[in-house]
Amino acid sequence: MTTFERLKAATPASWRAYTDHDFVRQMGDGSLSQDAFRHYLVQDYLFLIHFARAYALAVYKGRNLADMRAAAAGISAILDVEMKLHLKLCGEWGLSPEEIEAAPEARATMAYTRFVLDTGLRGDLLDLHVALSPCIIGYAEIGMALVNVAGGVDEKNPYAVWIKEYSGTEYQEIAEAARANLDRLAADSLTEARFPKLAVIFDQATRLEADFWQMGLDRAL
Ligand SMILES: Cc1ncc(CN)c(N)n1
Repeated sequence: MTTFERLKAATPASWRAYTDHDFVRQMGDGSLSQDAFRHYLVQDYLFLIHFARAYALAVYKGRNLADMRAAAAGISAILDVEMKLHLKLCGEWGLSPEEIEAAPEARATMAYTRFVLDTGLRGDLLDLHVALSPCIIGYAEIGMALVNVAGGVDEKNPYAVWIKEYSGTEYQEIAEAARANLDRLAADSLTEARFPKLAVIFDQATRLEADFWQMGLDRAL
């Protein structure tokens, strides 16, 4: 079993609450309120900026070139792949970069991003990558699940572009690299005594992901 599968298996209720959230289901069947999706898009832009900072922290915390290259690839995945799609999606949904950058940061965005940064500052590289993993790998699983449930992407679904991005090969490969990186770090520094502490970090990050969806549904700040 991979380290990521072990962490998921240790926190099943939180994982289900995140990946099976109403926001996700409603994107899948196209019934999600468009205002909720717009609110989410704005906050996700702010979120991704802080996540790029967290990967920069992972470069700083690297013990060797392999660690630093894996973290640098994470920065590039956010800035060059995900952000590109994000800005395109925002444009299609009528959101200008000026409007997004002027938006206030929601409490759920602050809570999640600062939790990950704090975990990385206090802990070591494995702690930080465990805190990052529900984000990077979770969206790949959600994207695939939405495609599989519907038996393909329905082009009439207003959220088809989002679903295709996260189920697409480029994002799936980013998630696969994150799974492999977790296993590489775990081989060096995961002991059985340490595993429960990592499961707590994973659970906290996963619950903050569910809160992020809820913030979108509620259009909360
Ligand atoms: C809140 C959140 N979580 C995860 C992802 C996917 N990297 C994202 N864009 N936004």
